[in-house]
Amino acid sequence: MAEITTATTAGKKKAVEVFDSEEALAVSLAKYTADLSEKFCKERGCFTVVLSGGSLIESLRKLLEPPYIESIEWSKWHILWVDERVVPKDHVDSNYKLAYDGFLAQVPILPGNVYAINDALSAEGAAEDYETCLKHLVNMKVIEASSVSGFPKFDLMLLGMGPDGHVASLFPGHQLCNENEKWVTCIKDSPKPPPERITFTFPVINSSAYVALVICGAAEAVAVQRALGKDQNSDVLPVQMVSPEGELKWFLDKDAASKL
Ligand SMILES: O=C1O[C@H](COP(=O)(O)O)[C@@H](O)[C@H](O)[C@H]1O
Repeated sequence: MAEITTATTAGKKKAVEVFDSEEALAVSLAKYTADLSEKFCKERGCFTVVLSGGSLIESLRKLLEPPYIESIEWSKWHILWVDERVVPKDHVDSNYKLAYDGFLAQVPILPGNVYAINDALSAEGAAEDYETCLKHLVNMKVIEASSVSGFPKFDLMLLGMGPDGHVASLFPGHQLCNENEKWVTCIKDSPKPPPERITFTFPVINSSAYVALVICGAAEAVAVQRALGKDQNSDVLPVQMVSPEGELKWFLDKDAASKL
């Protein structure tokens, strides 16, 4: 049985849902994503979905089954990545490869609507190139622009979190957490390998219409406690900086929520 807490602070909606198992979480995440797909396809004629790497992809598996595999308007989906490792697309560390093998290869999303980074470029070049790609999609009105921030406003951003509280490739204490002009930037000293990555910045993450933070496992429990429990620590974790214009929903399994 899932336990749900909702709150509205400063006009922002936040919900936290704790599931008995990762399986139950995956079922709920599929319905949540399918409902948003229906809403945005109806309202905008398309649905922009931003993926993370890591364990998130496995948690999307229920979308590959009935009823969603038949009912979702896959041809209206546009897929981007909140972060990517600067490695070839067929490399074991590639977030594109992870998503392709585990999800994209099994759904009829149009290949032209899948925006992978250019893996022939340096980290700086790939970040600039991806930002140019986002600007083009905003001009084409595939991605909305936020009337509040001017940054791109994605329909749904699906974020994971590492045990250290990092989201995307924004790591605790790293100066990139404070980047407030660029849309996409690069990191060359990632504490988690591989060291070179590109990542959306917080202004882009926080301009989203919907953000789902999908977190499973006991290894994440301390960071979840710091973010959602009564925390005395004054250092702010990246996950605590996620505060979208629209709605934020935490999907936690009971192990990740075990210290709450
Ligand atoms: O390196 C990364 O890690 C995070 C968290 O991954 P997880 O396996 O602990 O869920 C992921 O969200 C990010 O996209 C990835 O590049």
